[in-house]
Amino acid sequence: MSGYVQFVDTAKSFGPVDVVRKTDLGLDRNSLVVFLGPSGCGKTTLMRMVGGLDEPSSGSIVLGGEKVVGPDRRRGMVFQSYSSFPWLTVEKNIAFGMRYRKDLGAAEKAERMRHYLELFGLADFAGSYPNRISGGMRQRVAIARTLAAGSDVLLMDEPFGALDALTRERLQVELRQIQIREEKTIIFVTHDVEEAVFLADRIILFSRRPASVVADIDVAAELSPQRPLEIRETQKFFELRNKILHLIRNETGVVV
Ligand SMILES: Nc1ncnc2c1ncn2[C@@H]1O[C@H](COP(=O)(O)OP(=O)(O)OP(=O)(O)O)[C@@H](O)[C@H]1O
Repeated sequence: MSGYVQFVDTAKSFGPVDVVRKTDLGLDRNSLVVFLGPSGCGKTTLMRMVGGLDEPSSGSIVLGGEKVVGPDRRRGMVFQSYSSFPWLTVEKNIAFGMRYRKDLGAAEKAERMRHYLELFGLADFAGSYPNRISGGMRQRVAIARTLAAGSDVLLMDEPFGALDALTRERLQVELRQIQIREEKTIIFVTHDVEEAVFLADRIILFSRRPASVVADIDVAAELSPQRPLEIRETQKFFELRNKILHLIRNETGVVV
């Protein structure tokens, strides 16, 4: 097995409850991989193990050839909510991400700040507090902070789950563009099939708990890396979506 992120015989249980069955999986660098699966199947647990926040009960996680033993800034996590710090302005939130970057001087930090404020359309809101900006903007702040920290792996746990449909769509387009532009490795958890197909280079479909891989779908073989919104109306998109819905019904026993 090869890959930038590797699950090596990784399994997890909490006491008597098996949450993740022995998993072997290699994920490529600079790709966006979606973990799709029924609610409560163990997706968050898989992500937390990559983030170093939970330890596998057996096996290991390897990142860039090194075993993961705890959290560090190379892996940044973005959650559904509470992802930006409410007591800090937008600018300070992003600066917070860089506080341990001893390798960057003040001028470089200022340049990175400018870059990410621009990239995420936040320049006019640099001095605003999170409760004064929209939910979509708050999630942009959280992603910007993680990127400014220098994370090259982004672990995103239903980051758009609490957003309205239009904002969610816009952030999906932006995330895809940012992934290509900034060359990041992203693991994105969702149970929304359309979101999965739109974003993914590859979809790993998990069973009900204890999570095990039931399908590995190469979306990049079907859809180009650039994903304009209109791609959702193409026949290829529909076919992929239907194929996955079918797999979910047949392989996971979940009615969607
Ligand atoms: N720290 C813990 N202690 C005990 N059980 C836990 C712990 N963390 C998770 N679990 C259990 O593990 C199972 C999987 O949880 P997890 O959050 O990984 O699932 P998920 O697929 O991300 O769910 P959802 O899609 O609903 O967010 C659940 O049954 C949960 O109750």
